[in-house]
Amino acid sequence: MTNQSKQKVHAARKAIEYVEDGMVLGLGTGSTMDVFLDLLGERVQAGLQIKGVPTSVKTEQKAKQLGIPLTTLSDHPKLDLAFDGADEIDPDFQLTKGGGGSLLREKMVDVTAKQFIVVADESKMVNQLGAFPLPVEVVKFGWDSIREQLEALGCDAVLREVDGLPFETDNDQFIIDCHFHQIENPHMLRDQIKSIVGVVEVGLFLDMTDIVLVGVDEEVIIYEKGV
Ligand SMILES: O=C(CO)[C@H](O)[C@H](O)COP(=O)(O)O
Repeated sequence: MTNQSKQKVHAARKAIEYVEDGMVLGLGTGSTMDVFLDLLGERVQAGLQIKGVPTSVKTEQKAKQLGIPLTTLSDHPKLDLAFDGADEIDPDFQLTKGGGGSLLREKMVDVTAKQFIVVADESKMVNQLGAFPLPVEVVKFGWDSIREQLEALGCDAVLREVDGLPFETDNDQFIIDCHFHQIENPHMLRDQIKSIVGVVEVGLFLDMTDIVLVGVDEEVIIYEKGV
């Protein structure tokens, strides 16, 4: 197991400690969340009573395989906790997400939680957002015109592809990855991107995070908002 994988396991173990009987949880997407789901599945098999709202089809399928009971945002519009990974975390807890392409459902779920807990390995901590290409989910219609409007904001904007074909999200839309390299003002950029007609969501998760659990070698560093 790589050092990064070990850090993900340590952080996911710590995250499980926040879960209590009766809670309704947002279940994030990605390799860190896969570890978390495995641990949560073990706790459910041992009798823990929780329900989860998945942030992607992949997470939904894995949760079902593990016997984790699922529910929907319609039935539970306010979640107790949401757990999710991140691609970048800055010192103000601002995030970029969407490396796995699930940013729309992730944001919809994560924003409804009383507490949003980010679970990550050390590599995700950055001084400034932007080295990781910023994912933007867009409608298919006129995507190239949207890409050009994104480039006018000062990035190289690239349609995400898998095996030479456009990547399609769980919502049957495209992702454009925006290479800004440095994001000076995340709030302004979010607003500029969201004002482009045809943009569905942007992977800047701002002012949402309450707790960050970072796996660092054999320990986990806990960062809490306002502490
Ligand atoms: O935003 C995401 C998926 O859309 C993931 O949370 C993010 O890409 C981190 O993934 P990993 O835990 O595999 O590093």
